[in-house]
Amino acid sequence: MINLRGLTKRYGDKVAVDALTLDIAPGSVTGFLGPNGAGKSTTMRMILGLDRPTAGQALIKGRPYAELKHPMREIGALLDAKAVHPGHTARTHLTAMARSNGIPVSRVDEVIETVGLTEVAGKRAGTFSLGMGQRLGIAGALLGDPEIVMFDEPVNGLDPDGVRWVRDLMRALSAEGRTVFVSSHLMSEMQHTADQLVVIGRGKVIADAPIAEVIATSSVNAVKVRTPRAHELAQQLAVTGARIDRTAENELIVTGSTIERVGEIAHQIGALLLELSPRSASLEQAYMELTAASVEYGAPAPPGAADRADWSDHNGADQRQKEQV
Ligand SMILES: Nc1ncnc2c1ncn2[C@@H]1O[C@H](COP(=O)(O)OP(=O)(O)OP(=O)(O)O)[C@@H](O)[C@H]1O
Repeated sequence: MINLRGLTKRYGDKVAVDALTLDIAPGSVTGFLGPNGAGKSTTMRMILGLDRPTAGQALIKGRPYAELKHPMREIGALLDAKAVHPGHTARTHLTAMARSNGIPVSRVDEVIETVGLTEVAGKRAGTFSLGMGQRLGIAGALLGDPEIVMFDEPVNGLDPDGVRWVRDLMRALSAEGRTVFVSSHLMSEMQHTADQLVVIGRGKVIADAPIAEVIATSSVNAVKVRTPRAHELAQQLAVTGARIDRTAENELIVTGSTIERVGEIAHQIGALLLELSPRSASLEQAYMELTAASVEYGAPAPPGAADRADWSDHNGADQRQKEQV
């Protein structure tokens, strides 16, 4: 468990982290999202005692990092995969870490195997690819067999196999009851990996909820309806202020309404319903809406971007060409 209590960091006039109060629970993967400069890395650095909070506290199992007797056995972190001396081999690097933290050296080969670096354990880290470097960083985080792991952008620069491996590892660690706290820019990746999401913008919490709840807040959640009387139903729905896309002869996608309301209006006009189903927005859409006001360095959205829906329907059907009613 990680608890943040009014955690604040100021750099001069700039408030990088603004009174964050959060509980990051064990047994789940918590995704930490936010635009560039939102304060994610600064928050993680304060949790690890690398930055001193201006106000508030970051607690690991009830204590600040500096008060932990064996910090690496409580919390393991990957913040910067390049923070390894290039002359060290994977094995000598991890052995030095184990020795200076009172961790049995026998753990070194175990974690090397866990992260799939056994064949290159004797090679110098300076010769490692980005992906191998990330794996070595993760091995370091796991060395103390900690209950809490924290990764800052762990899939940065990884190929699809590497991305999948990190995802499976995080899922496995949380299934063992550990606390997994991970920052990422990749919404689609978080949609597959995280159970819980914390979204911050300009240092403040914008959302802190299960992933399904965050997606449900999106205004672009829609209703799909198939009926032979699609044209007539569309006209009736338009009167109620709903927005309708006619995606096929018999098919409508309705936003700005509810599934109950669409069903009720179909009933009123006596339309036979062949399908009435919810279509959720993607996490990416929900995220873009949530953070629109807190993007520091964004370019203006292209015209019509807000209307373009990245629909994920319940049959996994591909997005189809939409024909405006
Ligand atoms: N040492 C520092 N001195 C001054 N300002 C800083 C310092 N470190 C961070 N900041 C500022 O604090 C804010 C938060 O930065 P931080 O790196 O925590 O954001 P982030 O969410 O991790 O961003 P990114 O996704 O780009 O890594 C930014 O505006 C940044 O410029």
